[in-house]
Amino acid sequence: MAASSEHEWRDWLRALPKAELHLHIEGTLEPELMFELSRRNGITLPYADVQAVRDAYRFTDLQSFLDLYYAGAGVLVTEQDFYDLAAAYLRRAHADGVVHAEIMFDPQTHTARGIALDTVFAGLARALREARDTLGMSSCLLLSFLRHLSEDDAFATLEAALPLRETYADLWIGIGLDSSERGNPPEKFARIYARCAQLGFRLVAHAGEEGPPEYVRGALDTLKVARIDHGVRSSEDPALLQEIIRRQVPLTVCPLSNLKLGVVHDLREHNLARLLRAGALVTLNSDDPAYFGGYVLDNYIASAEALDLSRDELVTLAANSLKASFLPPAGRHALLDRLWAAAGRD
Ligand SMILES: Nc1ncnc2[nH]cnc12
Ligand SMILES: [Zn+2]
Repeated sequence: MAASSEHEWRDWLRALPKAELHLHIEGTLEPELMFELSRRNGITLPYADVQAVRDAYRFTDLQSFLDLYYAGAGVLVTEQDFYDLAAAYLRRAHADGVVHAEIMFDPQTHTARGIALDTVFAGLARALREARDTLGMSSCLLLSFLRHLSEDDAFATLEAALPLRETYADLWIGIGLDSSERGNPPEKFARIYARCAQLGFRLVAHAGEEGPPEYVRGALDTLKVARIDHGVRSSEDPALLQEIIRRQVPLTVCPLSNLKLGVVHDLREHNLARLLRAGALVTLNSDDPAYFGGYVLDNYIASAEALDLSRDELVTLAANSLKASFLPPAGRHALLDRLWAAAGRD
């Protein structure tokens, strides 16, 4: 592709209004901010400089990443830290054409270090509300439980968070399940998902990233989630995949994450194009962009290049992200209209 048309193509892709639905705010901690916060909070990092942090980001699997990700989050202490983290992400996502973001956060990572839950909520909420007012960008929060911990720990976290629900009612709309997937099946969290459903929360869960298709089945049937985070291993079970397509269960796929964590060894082998072409409601997301070397637009571009996605398919991916969001119907339709206009389809 000639340089100017390459530019034109990227600008076109950037201008498509899109939603980001699979994003861990702790995974947006860039090494520069990690160092700034470590200085601010008097925390010593086991790295000499920013480059040494980046050099450490050579992961072999999910757990090798999670070990660094939880250690990195240790520099987040004050309300201002959580604000700075989220504000930086929202600015960056806005520049990629993200008009709506559904952001996961891991409270147990912070409360285990003695950080008050309200410190986390307050800092994130200030950034999200500011992005709404200054960037015109909507966003919301999904409180994610850590699946390597017990269901009782998740219940204790929920109980501690519920008194804050009213204060953050405009933002905290749902719950998720993340961390080490293998050996921690969805069924371990059946009771807390039932409770959260009763409470009116939207439900999502990671499944079928490293774990088998049975975990996707468990997330759908036992946890009754509305979306599957990742879900790429669903294709190993044809009946499951047919159901996902028939019911249009959204899959929040994260191609660069899958590459960095060895879920796929080459993006050209990623099944997202096959899933999309088979009729699955695939969306593209960045997961933990500071660790995986790319924000949402990078994920679109890398996937398009590796898998020869057409412009129509890229528009479908952006449309899927809006359709799969938890936005109220009127807001979703308004953004879809903006997308059709940007794509020249109005
Ligand atoms: N990709 C991922 N899978 C599971 N847990 C996570 N926490 C942050 N990123 C994650
Ligand atoms: Zn994730």
